[in-house]
Amino acid sequence: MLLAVEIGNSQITFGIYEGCSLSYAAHVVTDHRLTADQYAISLHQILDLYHVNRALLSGSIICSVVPELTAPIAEAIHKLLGIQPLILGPGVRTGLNIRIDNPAQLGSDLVADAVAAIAQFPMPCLIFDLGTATSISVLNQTGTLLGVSICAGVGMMQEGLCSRTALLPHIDLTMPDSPIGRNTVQAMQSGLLYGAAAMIDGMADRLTETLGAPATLLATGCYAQKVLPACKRAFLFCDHLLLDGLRIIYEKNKK
Ligand SMILES: Nc1ncnc2c1ncn2[C@@H]1O[C@H](COP(=O)(O)OP(=O)(O)O)[C@@H](O)[C@H]1O
Ligand SMILES: CC(C)(COP(=O)(O)O)[C@@H](O)C(=O)NCCC(=O)O
Ligand SMILES: [K+]
Repeated sequence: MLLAVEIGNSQITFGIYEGCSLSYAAHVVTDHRLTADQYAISLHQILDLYHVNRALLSGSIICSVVPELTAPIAEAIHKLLGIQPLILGPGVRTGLNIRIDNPAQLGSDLVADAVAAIAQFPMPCLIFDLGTATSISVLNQTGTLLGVSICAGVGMMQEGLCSRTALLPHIDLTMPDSPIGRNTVQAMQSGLLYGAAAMIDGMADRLTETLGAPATLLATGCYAQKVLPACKRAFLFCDHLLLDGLRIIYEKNKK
């Protein structure tokens, strides 16, 4: 069994793979203050919660976009499981051709997303990752990563609206009946959800136009399911694209 770990800016996801299939994915909040011991306790509790036999875990891979947490979480895994996790970064075999100014700068979450997309879907492909940030990765016909577009995530916009205004409240992020809000809550829901949907529809148009070919449209990340119902284009929702990419990369690097 494999432990695949995604350290995102908001959440850390622990995924357990048995062969090619994901058995569990558990989430904890990303907290820069926590120590290796505290993350070891969280992981210990998660493995207990899902009745995972620790002795059967034979490998681990980490993808992190929060550099200060990479070492503490690697240490937590080592303490608990006696496994030295593979850390996705420059030098790790991914098979991905990256054609950007400085490939080492590319977020390793985007590398894992791209590797999974290439293994599972026809190219060219656009990957919309709606997490803390909304990132869009562009893969051409041969699966080369040509570049990325990054903008504020849905949660960031929601926090921004709330914290930078006097009258806008905290709201539940659910789809309003209509994009024309008839009260403050509906107006914010419209702006956040129809707004994000229009952005990703519009970017899908512009990026496929720039590519010069129709592309597979994939969506992942925790806001994808909230936004996709308001989209006009058909996106394929891939819940665990990033974890699948980690599993594939781990296999490629196994001695
Ligand atoms: N089920 C959920 N419903 C609504 N928001 C969520 C849910 N799960 C996570 N979030 C929020 O989504 C944001 C990003 O989550 P995630 O996709 O894990 O991105 P990241 O990889 O950047 O951590 C965070 O603000 C988190 O609090
Ligand atoms: C764009 C991101 C902030 C997305 O992070 P996330 O929303 O998954 O937490 C992350 O991929 C990142 O920090 N990338 C580094 C810059 C780059 O990819 O060019
Ligand atoms: K993202």
